[in-house]
Amino acid sequence: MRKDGQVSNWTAPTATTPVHATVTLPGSKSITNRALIISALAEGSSSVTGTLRSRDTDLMIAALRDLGVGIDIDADDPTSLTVTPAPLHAATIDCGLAGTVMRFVPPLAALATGTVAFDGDEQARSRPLDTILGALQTLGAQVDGNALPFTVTGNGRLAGGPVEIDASGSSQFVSGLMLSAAAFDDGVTINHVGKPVPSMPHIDMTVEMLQRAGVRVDTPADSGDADTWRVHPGPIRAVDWVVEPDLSNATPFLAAAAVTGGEVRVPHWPSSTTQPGDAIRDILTSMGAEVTLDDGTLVVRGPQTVRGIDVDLHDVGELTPTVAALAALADGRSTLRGIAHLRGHETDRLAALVTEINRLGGTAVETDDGLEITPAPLHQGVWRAYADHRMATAGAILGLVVDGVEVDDIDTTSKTLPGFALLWDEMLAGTPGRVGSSS
Ligand SMILES: O=C(O)C1=C[C@@H](OP(=O)(O)O)[C@@H](O)[C@H](O)C1
Ligand SMILES: C=C(OP(=O)(O)O)C(=O)O
Repeated sequence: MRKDGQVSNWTAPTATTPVHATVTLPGSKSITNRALIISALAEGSSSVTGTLRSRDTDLMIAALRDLGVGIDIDADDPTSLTVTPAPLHAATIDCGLAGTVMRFVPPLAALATGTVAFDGDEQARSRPLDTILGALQTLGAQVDGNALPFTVTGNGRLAGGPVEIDASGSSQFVSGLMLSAAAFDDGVTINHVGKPVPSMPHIDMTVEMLQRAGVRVDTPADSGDADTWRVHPGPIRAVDWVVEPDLSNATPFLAAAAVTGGEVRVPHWPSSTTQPGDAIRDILTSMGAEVTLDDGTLVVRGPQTVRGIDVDLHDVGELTPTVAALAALADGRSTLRGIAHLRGHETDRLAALVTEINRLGGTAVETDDGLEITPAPLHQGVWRAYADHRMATAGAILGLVVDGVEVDDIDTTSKTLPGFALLWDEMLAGTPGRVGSSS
């Protein structure tokens, strides 16, 4: 964004030689925003280190502060936070375009005394929320509205209990209810009814983090019922959270190695994780890259030409823009399945990817639940980001090998990765890139 508020196109740099770089990524959005919510309800102060500082996480920090939670930011290290719980009160919350803010904060707000008003970006007003807002009403909250803007009015406590929802539109409905449920009088028992819930690793992340904070959670594996999660009421322990690097944000950089036949290394790759970004290892291997994890560093070496892929991305939908960009540069047809719910992401990602790939001369077709992409020679043109950080980075990947790709709003990457353009330039220059911190 320019100083006068106008957005100017960013000419994606082309790679004149294979990319060789080490790229260190800042913390995970999903882990950061979960750690913040859980810490806000804990028995004492928690620390969060390696925090992602970006639009989505700064909106979460602002929301919690406005509700009364104390959040101190280390003056020497803005990624180190101390979160101190306090009684929650009336507030006005800006959700921006962040799914984690619009779905994780309302259940917490139901525990406040007073009215909490939520709004967000124009584009956020069409993201699905009725499932979680309806569930909160069932659990005893007073909610006015079923999409942004809406209000939640509470008296300092919430009954909780059993609730039936259709979470096929977003795993965040399940995660959002679970994150605050230990503080509800009766906890929560969520029974999902409908098509399969997407992004299950993100629900596993919620469960694992709650359990680390001493919360008793029964998962479908515990109960033998595939679609039921139970969070028992009880105290939430303060935890010293250390946030892993954001593996989904690593994927465009790893894709750069794949499409240029180069080598990209990402240090601090966790040996075990609930982050869906870890799935990029198998995806890139299937597309012909050589992928190794050596001593905590992920190394991707690109093939001569990327292979087309037939893949179900239901569990890892947020990787779709990266995989679609790779597919548009592959040597054969690709089918991406299981991602109908992406129509409710930052933008309708299926429509956006089809429109933008085809505008550059590609052949992408939307199916009921995904995309079919048949390689075709691509040419210069404007790639529109639709305020979607991952659309912007997909354009950057294509621009590595297609001359004259201009991304209309590269700064939208600040949703989860401020400084993306600089880090991308550093990657191309082969200098060890570092934005934020995740060491
Ligand atoms: O809980 C989370 O942190 C997220 C869950 C997923 O949402 P959906 O289940 O709506 O895809 C994912 O796409 C999003 O980027 C982050
Ligand atoms: C879907 C995404 O974000 P959100 O948390 O806003 O849903 C994403 O980051 O790909």
